[in-house]
Amino acid sequence: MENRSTKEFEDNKSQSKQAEAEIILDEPKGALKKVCIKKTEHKGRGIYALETIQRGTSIWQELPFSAVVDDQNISKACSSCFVNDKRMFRCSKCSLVHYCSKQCQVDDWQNHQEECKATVKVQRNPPTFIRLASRILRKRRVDVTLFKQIENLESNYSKFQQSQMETFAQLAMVVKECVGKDELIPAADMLTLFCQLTSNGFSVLDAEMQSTGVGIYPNVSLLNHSCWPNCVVIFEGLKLNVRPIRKIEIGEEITISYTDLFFTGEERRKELYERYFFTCRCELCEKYKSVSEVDPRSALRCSNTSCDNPVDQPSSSDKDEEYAVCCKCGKISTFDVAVLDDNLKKARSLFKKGSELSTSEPENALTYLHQAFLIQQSLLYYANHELVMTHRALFDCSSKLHKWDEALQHAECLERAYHVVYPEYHPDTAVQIYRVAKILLYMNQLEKAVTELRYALKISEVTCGYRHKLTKVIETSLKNSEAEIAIGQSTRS
Ligand SMILES: C[S@@+](CC[C@H](N)C(=O)[O-])C[C@H]1O[C@@H](n2cnc3c(N)ncnc32)[C@H](O)[C@@H]1O
Repeated sequence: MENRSTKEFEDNKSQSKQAEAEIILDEPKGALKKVCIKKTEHKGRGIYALETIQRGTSIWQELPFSAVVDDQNISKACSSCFVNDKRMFRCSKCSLVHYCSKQCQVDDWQNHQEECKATVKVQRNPPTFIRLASRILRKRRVDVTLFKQIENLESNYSKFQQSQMETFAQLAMVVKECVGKDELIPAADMLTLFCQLTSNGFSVLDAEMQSTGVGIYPNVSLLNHSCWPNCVVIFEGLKLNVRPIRKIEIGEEITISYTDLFFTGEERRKELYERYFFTCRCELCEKYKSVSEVDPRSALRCSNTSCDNPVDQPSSSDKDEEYAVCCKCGKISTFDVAVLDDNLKKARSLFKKGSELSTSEPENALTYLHQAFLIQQSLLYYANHELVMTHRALFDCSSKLHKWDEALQHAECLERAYHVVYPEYHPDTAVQIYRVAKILLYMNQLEKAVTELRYALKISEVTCGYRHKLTKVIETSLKNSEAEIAIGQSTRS
């Protein structure tokens, strides 16, 4: 079998030789700004600005071709409108899907009718991917012309590994049980459909940017990836909205991120290559190729305890000892490579144990996570991805146990990390600041909470817009807190 990393390297070499032939194609459907589709050798089709676009606007909105609530949220979110903050009732026939109202159930019946029969017939709950593919096939039977939108999606068919194709073939057998005979397509087309869903599926996010499901949005699917994107994707129910997070110049490519921006360069490259089959050459990836730039996501902390600077993680070498010079305080940090490696491994194993217990035994989880945290905190820069994951897990567990002091400590550390790693305006940052504010409110620290809420609101208005649920929730919380402060002041005087 071909060696992946060699292939990746060869791909890179040949890509760098290729001239980026640009072919201008059509205008994309449904865009609200002047943009066009262009095709380049390296990225295929992509979307480019034909006018200057300011942040805080909307570039594109699209409803899904098909979308399903994912397995983790199937009993918590409505299978029709995707809300997840109301009481749900389940479909009495299949007991699988849930709805927030009778109206939503009626609206979804056209989609769910066959799915319902199939679920009862096969007597097991079809997983997310199967439900999505089945819904797409049912829609195809009703309108073959509309299905052209799916056929036009990038499939990367020839790039999938044999083992993945075998998994798709098994999934295709399950789909066969879930759809009618007249909805089936030839086996090869079924495999192509699975490849297309893998390369083009969007996570549908709730108001706090947590995934509730997966959807196919054929027009917006033309957006390519950057690890330093100029746009974000947010959702109002099922409606996808592309919004710029900074000014976009004429001719600039419009990009979104397909991956977690806290991931280290290595983690991002691995995910992007394994799922989307390309090597990213965005400005963030290029920036950290230079030896003088330290990536905060993978950095160690300077060994001068009063200095807060990141220093480079020593690359694996034959030497027993490595050193890094801090560019802020000038201190030379010396690392025993084997000891460092051992400690980080130990922390990873403690983190794993803690994460596994976090739902069933949060108190025990907290003990393991603390131990991981103590090791990592002494070695890693605060925006290092491993430390960020531990902060997240500690925040979740301590919130669950109502240990607000501790939850606040981790939420504040995470907020700091967002400011270092994320673009200035990003909905995830607004959510994180809002989390800090909520804990401050539980702790009755109203003034501090108001400062955080104002900051979260400023970011949310730009990244999500005034009508988005996140903006509304923050706004309401801010108004209530300000009113509470005013009442407190008037009763004191
Ligand atoms: C959702 S599609 C995006 C649209 C796609 N370029 C097309 O022509 O349909 C995802 C695929 O686009 C390509 N792609 C996206 N971002 C890229 C990037 N930054 N560099 C190279 N290829 C990219 C990869 O082939 C990836 O699997």
